Amino acid sequence: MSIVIAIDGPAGTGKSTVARAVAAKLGLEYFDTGATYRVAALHCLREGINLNNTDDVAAMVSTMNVEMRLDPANPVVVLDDEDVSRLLHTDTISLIVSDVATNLAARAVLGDMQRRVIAASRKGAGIVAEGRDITSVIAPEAEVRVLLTADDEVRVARRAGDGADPVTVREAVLGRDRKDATVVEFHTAADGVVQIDTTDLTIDEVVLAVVRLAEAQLAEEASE
Ligand SMILES: Nc1ncnc2c1ncn2[C@@H]1O[C@H](COP(=O)(O)OP(=O)(O)OP(=O)(O)O)[C@@H](O)[C@H]1O
Ligand SMILES: Nc1ccn([C@H]2C[C@H](O)[C@@H](COP(=O)(O)O)O2)c(=O)n1
Repeated sequence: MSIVIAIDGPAGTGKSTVARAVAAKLGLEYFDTGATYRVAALHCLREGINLNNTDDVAAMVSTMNVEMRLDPANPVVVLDDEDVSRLLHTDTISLIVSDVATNLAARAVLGDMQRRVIAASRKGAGIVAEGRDITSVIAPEAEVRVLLTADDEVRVARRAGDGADPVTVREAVLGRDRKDATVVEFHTAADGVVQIDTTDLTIDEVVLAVVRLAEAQLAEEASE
């Protein structure tokens, strides 16, 4: 019996933090689908591709050589045999990644990759996959589907707490959301998706809420 837990939400709602912790607690793989967009942006940058040229970006994305390692204790993104995980959350990548995420041809390529990763996890215990369109487009069949939300200012403050420049942070959170929301809905829960407003919750409280949803689902399946 495997389980897929899909978690979506705007930037800074805690998706990565919560998804990793839930995966570790339940012995599942962890899949940061945002990292597929980030590594695609890095690859295009390195190859000198103009991110406004949608055809060139899509072609570059469809031939890039990426491996996602899904251990929640140590998730790694490998590009052409190089561990690039630490390069994916720089301001440079955060400020350009939406150019890839709003490229519909690139989304189709990366979406196929994401579906393959999630399908492969079904051979094992399962996976926690987080992003923007996992509950609605990539894995609408997931056993547990959650939308995390939080007030805008709280999300900006969380990111500023990581030590970055305030203007850049605001753009990398709210500005990026505005661009990303032109191609995918991640502010409103689709039918059957459980919304958790994390504004006044601790990380542990959010993790517990998702673990409870998963345990309820596993118990229901076991009793069938
Ligand atoms: N419930 C919470 N309370 C306080 N801080 C939180 C909470 N959830 C997450 N954080 C903190 O907010 C910051 C952003 O969290 P995280 O990276 O998990 O968000 P995200 O939704 O994955 O963002 P992005 O989509 O930009 O990758 C981190 O510093 C994290 O520790
Ligand atoms: N399923 C997804 C995952 C991510 N994105 C976009 C949105 C972000 O701008 C970018 C990086 O995501 P993050 O690492 O900040 O979660 O990728 C998307 O459109 N769909």
